[in-house]
Amino acid sequence: MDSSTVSVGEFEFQCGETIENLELAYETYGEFEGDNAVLVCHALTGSAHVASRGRFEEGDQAYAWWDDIVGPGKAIDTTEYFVICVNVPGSCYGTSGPASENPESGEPYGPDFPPVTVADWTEAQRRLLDELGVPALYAVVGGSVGGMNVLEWAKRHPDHVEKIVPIAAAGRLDPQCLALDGIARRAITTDENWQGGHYYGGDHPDQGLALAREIGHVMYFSKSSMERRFGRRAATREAERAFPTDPAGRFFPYRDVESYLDYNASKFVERFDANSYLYLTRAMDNYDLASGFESDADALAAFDGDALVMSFTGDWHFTSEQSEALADALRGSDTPVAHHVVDSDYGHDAFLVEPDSVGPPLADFLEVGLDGSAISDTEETVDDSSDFAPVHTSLFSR
Ligand SMILES: CC(=O)SCCNC(=O)CCNC(=O)[C@H](O)C(C)(C)COP(=O)(O)OP(=O)(O)OC[C@H]1O[C@@H](n2cnc3c(N)ncnc32)[C@H](O)[C@@H]1OP(=O)(O)O
Ligand SMILES: N[C@@H](CCO)C(=O)O
Repeated sequence: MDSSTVSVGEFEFQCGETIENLELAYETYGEFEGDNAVLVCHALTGSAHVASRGRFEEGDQAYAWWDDIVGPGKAIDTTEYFVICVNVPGSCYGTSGPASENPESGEPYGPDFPPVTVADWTEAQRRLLDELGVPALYAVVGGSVGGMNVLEWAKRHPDHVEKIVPIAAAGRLDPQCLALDGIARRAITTDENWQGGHYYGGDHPDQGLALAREIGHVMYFSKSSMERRFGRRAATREAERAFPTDPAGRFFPYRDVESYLDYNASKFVERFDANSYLYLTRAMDNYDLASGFESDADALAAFDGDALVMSFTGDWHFTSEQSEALADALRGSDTPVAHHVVDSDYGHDAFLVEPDSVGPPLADFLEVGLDGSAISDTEETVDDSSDFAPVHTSLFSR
């Protein structure tokens, strides 16, 4: 495994602004053999440490965030593939972003960092591949906004990728999630410590960022998984309460679900930068696959590889219906595609915590393509009346 940071020089963002030197933090696993490069795109708060502990202490959610999927003999087998993961511009795990030093001032960029888009992430990844001497990719794989990153590769560099795997993703975010992301950003920018984004060196807007994360974290569960995990139970542990309580609140229980959200939010603010949360949620919210084209199908028309689209029945952040629309767009552009729906009530983060669901179809697709026995396709099972016929993981034993 190689974990490093490379300077790729001047970089012009899609917004037209430029920085004089883009730093990219990346990790690679395995050996490059000319046609076996697999780019893994991280999600909203991920890092380049897809399968390594990196510099993080035990328990940091951004280290080894997919080590059940990436590794020797695993679905993305690092003895077969040359796996690359890059922290995206605008993030805070080593790649240039708002918390990085602005060479002109010697201070952190803060809100002076150029607005970033998913297209910028894709172009930055292309620049890194050039630095690594990787002309083209065998596959691009990613979940959530990382799946949007995958789609942007098929759109912008159709000749540089053979297989795409957008997981728990969509061509664009729906209005309900746009609304919740907007509320999350307001939580940060109304925090008394936000200082217009120039908070570095002083108190950080931790409460605002914690609130923003709590909103996001609810989006990563389903109703049934929260019912199962928390119910209406009073908290069994006094998590570190990140927020003051109103006096009348003493009369009512502090609930398990509040304790869970408060605890994980308090951990999150230790690892993540508030400005980056603003930048990356805006990149996700702004993303529209069809932008510049008549339709998603048109945007994907130049891609002539194969596609495995994966979704989870309990995911309401990026729904199976949205993935079916994506699969339809790929079918409409004559792309060989399968939409594999997983029966899971976990919710959006299922792609992170259910390797037995994600691994088998992904491994098959990379190894043998769409004929893989672990791959199902709604095209073969959905009819006019029924919902999606999800595939039960019990069918797969590897
Ligand atoms: C693709 C990417 O880029 S991923 C980027 C990084 N990943 C993420 O941010 C994903 C966001 N979600 C998470 O981080 C989650 O922790 C996941 C999805 C990784 C796992 O979630 P869960 O299934 O809830 O994991 P788990 O059951 O371990 O609970 C998480 C923590 O909450 C604690 N916890 C659980 N219930 C409660 C509760 N009622 N009160 C207080 N704390 C609680 C657990 O003890 C655990 O603490 P720890 O992290 O110190 O061990
Ligand atoms: N929960 C993951 C996926 C969010 O879309 C993250 O925080 O990156």
